[in-house]
Amino acid sequence: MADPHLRHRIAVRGQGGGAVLLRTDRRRAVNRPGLWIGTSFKMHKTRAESVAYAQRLHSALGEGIAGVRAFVIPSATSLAEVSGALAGGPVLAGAQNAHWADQGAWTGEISVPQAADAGAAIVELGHSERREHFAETDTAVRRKVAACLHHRLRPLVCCGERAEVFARGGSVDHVLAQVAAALEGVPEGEDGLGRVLVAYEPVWAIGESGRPPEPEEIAPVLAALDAEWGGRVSGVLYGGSVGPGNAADLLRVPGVGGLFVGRSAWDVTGFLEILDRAREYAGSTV
Ligand SMILES: O=C(CO)COP(=O)(O)O
Repeated sequence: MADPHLRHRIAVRGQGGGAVLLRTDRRRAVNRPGLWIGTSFKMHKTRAESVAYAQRLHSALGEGIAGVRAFVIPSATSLAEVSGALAGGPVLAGAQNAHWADQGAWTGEISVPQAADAGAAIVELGHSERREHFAETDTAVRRKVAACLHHRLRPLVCCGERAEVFARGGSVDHVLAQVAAALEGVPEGEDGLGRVLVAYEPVWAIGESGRPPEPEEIAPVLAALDAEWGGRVSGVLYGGSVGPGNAADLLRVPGVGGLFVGRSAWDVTGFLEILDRAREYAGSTV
């Protein structure tokens, strides 16, 4: 959660006479209270499997890990039971999508109030799989962000460029445009941008057909996201082929405030290993 005491904003008079905001000490400012480390199950796991995972995670983490905030995003069918199994512990539950309308004739969708009712604290939005296969647009993501904030849930806005954009050197512009569109009109502060998570997930790095990135390949986008949003949102995460072996290196990329993991975290042992890498990293940077 964004800490207003760490966010030093100084209003000064601009040369044109208008007030401008200078953000100082914004690097890691709001990320410092904790690294966000989470997983989405995508369309995997039965209810029984999801609950067993949540129970193991809940008991393994006890009171939690200093410097780390963990979350699990199961399928909608398992959300209520997973959030029940995680209740009272340090791990948050989330939904993989939610509609912008509170209710209505939207067959097949779930609303933000329904996700909240099922125990979601986070709603993932704009994942590249939803953009590609379900025609989720920047406009839809923006409306969903507004709905999440209205209901005081935390939107996790995914962004990322396809391989051809990366190959022609267009990653930074593409990702900044996606995030600017998603967050257009969101006010600064605790109930606005301070509640938002951004996950940079280059499409070429995601899933079985993706490849793990070299830290220097993702560094320019993360630096740009950090410069534009780092001190204003709750965290900027990296996702795409994260595993126990590369988690520490990816956390060291400047601007990274957490990790969003798929395959490597679907076995709870893998997620615990990644959380351990995050614990070590958080401990080394205190
Ligand atoms: O899409 C992702 C998380 O949402 C990342 O998936 P992988 O970690 O399996 O590449």
